[in-house]
Amino acid sequence: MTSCSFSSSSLFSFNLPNQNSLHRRPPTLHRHVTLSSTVKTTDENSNGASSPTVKPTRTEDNIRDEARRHRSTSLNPFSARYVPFNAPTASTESYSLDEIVYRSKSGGLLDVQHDIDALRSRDGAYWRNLFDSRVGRTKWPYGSGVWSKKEWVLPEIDDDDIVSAFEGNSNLFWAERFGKTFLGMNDLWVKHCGISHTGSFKDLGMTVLVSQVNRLRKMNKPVVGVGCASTGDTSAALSAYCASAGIPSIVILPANKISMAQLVQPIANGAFVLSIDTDFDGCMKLIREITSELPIYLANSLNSLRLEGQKTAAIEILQQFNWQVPDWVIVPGGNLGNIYAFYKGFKMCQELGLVDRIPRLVCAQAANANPLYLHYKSGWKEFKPVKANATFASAIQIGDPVSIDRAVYALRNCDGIVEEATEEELMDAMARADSTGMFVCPHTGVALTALFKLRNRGVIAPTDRTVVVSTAHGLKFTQAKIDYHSKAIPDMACRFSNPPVEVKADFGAVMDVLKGYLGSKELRS
Ligand SMILES: Cc1ncc(COP(=O)(O)O)c(C=O)c1O
Ligand SMILES: N[C@@H](CCOP(=O)(O)O)C(=O)O
Repeated sequence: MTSCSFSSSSLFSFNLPNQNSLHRRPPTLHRHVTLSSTVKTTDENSNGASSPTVKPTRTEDNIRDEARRHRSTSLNPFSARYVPFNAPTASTESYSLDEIVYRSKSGGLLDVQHDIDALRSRDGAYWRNLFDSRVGRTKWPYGSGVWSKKEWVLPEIDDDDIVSAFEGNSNLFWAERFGKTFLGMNDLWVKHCGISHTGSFKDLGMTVLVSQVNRLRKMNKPVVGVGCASTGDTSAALSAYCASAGIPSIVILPANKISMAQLVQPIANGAFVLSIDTDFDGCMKLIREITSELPIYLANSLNSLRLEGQKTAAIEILQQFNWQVPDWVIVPGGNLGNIYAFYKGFKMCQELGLVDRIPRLVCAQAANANPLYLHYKSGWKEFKPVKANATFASAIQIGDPVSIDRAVYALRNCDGIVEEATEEELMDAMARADSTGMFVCPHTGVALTALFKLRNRGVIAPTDRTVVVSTAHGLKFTQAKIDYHSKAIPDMACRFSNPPVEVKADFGAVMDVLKGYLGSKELRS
């Protein structure tokens, strides 16, 4: 299977660095020189308003210093706080984002609630123009796809506290050949969230969470480190952002259940890595207990801060379509934070007048780890966690998702659908996508399988504008691809495998093989 083969003993034989020896970011990182002569231009203050400024003849500030110099002195009208998720309107329970709180008084989930009236004081056109004006710049912190929407994410954080790798602004790829060849579709797109700093969509949420931790530590709040349970991608993102800010990170991984590429990421980034003989759900239970006992901040998506960053991928999709709304967005689901994040991003754009409707969402699960699918099929009757079995889509091998309530809310409010993919279906879908020039992860294979099924049933029409969210980079899952293409998977036909042909180092032998290939049916079709 895709699982890593680092045994626990070899894992622990790594000499993990002393957390105190982590280096802080050099103050002049991103140094750049502005050579413009006295050009009159428009510049933004931190509230997003445009004001004319005169650029100095030459500065040697780094982009952080430059942002500091341009800092607005006017009052920031925007704010956000934690409230119980889906609380009755009469509820008065709320918490400052500077508090360390993950659950409501009743033990339910929290949500970040923005002062929607303040945001509404600007119209949809204002927000569209503001967000569009920030794309493709290096201006701190707006060069990030997440922080280019700062007013909707963490409006009150000081730009100086932000820890960012200029994540987001990921490619929305027109899957022309895949759509036409396999699905008869002409308007199929893949949002490549895995083409990112640590290779998955988790960067979008982690920049927000680690930035807030950075702020809390500067406020002397009791946070000695940040911890997560992970199937690989969350730990990779957490450890990278923490390392960049000099904050200790602690990651809890299910032993032998994540890919080697994912495992090496937190190790390389200096995290304190615990490999535990359990599954992800077991790790999640442990980290919740640990973070309630020790001053370690919880970085999983149970923490609603993460979703504020992840929702920007939805806003980006609208922006990339010039603020036109696709018909369908298909998202692979595991712990189920992301499906809600997409819903929230689309819904905010509708509520604030950037668009007039939202797409229908599809959440796609591996059949081996399908608690949401079973819940959907039962007509949303009582939810039952499952024991998740091994799947090539190893990052979604989750049986007891923490964001189940968020996911159900999102899907019910957008006329959403849940689909599932068997191991063979998801691997075939991944291989077919790759054969058209992509290099997707098995989780994207799950989402593509959902698309195949919904097209075959006529639910998604050939002309529907459809976006499949690709959640991680295929390079993190090369072992799964190797197993498939070498037909090394028991009980799987691997119909689209393309194994290398072994030939002697002999001109005649190579020519024979090449002539056979050039005359083959596949090449002529
Ligand atoms: C690559 C990948 N795809 C999809 C998911 C599912 O996202 P979520 O847990 O938010 O449902 C995860 C993590 O769970 C992931 O790492
Ligand atoms: N796939 C995730 C699982 C944990 O999800 P999270 O969004 O709650 O952190 C991972 O990569 O660890």
